[in-house]
Amino acid sequence: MKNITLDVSKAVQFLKEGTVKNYEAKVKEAQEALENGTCPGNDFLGWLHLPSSITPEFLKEIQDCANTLRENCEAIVVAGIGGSYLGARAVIEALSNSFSWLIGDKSNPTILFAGNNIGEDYLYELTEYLKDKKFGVINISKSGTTTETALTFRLLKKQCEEQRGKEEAKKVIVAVTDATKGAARAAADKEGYKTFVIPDNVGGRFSVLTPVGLLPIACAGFDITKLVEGAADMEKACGKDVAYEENPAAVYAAVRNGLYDQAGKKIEIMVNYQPKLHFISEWWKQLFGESEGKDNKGIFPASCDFTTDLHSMGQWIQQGERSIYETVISVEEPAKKLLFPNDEENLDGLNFLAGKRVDEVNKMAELGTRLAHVDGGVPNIRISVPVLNEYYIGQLIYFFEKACGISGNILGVNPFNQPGVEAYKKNMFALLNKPGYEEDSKAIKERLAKEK
Ligand SMILES: O=P(O)(O)OC[C@H]1O[C@](O)(CO)[C@@H](O)[C@@H]1O
Repeated sequence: MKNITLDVSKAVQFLKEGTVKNYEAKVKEAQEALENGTCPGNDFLGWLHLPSSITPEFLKEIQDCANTLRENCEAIVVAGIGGSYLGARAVIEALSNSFSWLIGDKSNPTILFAGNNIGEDYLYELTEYLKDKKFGVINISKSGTTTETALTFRLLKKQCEEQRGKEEAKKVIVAVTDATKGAARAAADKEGYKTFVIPDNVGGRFSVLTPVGLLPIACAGFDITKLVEGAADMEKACGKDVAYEENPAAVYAAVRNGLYDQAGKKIEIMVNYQPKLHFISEWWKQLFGESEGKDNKGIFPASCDFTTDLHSMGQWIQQGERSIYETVISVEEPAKKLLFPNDEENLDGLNFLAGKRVDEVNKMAELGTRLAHVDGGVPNIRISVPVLNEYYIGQLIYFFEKACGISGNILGVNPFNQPGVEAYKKNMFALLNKPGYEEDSKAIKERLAKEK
């Protein structure tokens, strides 16, 4: 079986000679700190050997639960935000037919995502859509207290119970949450829902290979055994016994830190040439953004879908401020085959493409863009994925997680906390007069009055 591969040749040319080699000691130190559990945030290292520790029995328990939901639901709403949502959506969208919601494939339930915003129209339209549907809910929240998710779950629980009756609703509501704490746990225990525990030592953005991601992915009809197998193989390929320059996570971590430190590259743009990968970038943005963006440091993780965004962001990337580099996820072989037809009239002048696969054009767009952007001063890292399937997506997930752990340690931050996220929550609760926030409410109102 092949592995995903990393090509940094078009990035290291922007670095001083020998930079990757010079990072070896730092990378090894970071990797050892992870492996020995001596790094900052070492109580959140449960993801490190997670893939190889998942048992077939555990996967069966998840699959059995998914089967119950699949048998009893036309639609399944995955309620969660951030790490409790992005991984599942990333994998499901990468593997699904791009038009699945229009095809009306009755063999799989429609998977919907909510609890990731507070848009009134969104929630209204969702509840309207679900009115005549047999639907279930997977309520995912590690803390069990996240407002967006809790608010949505309250709405959906009520609607599900009204539509199916309380007893039937219990069969199709599942909670993935903390073992003991939080509102999601309290509701599950009181109502007797099936639950899965998010391990204490796995942070939200590293949790896609726990039931947080595995249950929704199995509900969508994808093979979670293969996903975990791919991740476990990548765990080996990025293991501590692998030579530094053979370890893709180590090299990626070294190159991105080199670009940041030496070349002033403060922004990494994750690029794909397959629209199905859009949410892989969204997942990756949280992984690296929440892990590294602290202590006034950290590469800003951005993303583009090419060639689409070449027609909107291409100008900036080619000639704007030279603070960016690109990391491209390139899928070697599409799952389907489509040839350009010949056209006798050739009004569009495209007969030179007749008989070629669409992907051949896409690959030339990719190569042409790579050359142009490198010429324009944009370093290019390339990750090749043989095909888009569960196995290789599993590899990709673990590769990024391991690289993130190493990279954050090289940067000198705690990659496993996210204290900065609390600031908006504190203000929101104060503004909404949440009990317990009386002092903050008073202070924020005084401040706003002064600013008027
Ligand atoms: O799973 P929870 O606790 O609802 O958190 C969801 C997301 O919110 C954050 O805690 C930020 O507020 C993320 O780190 C996390 O992935």
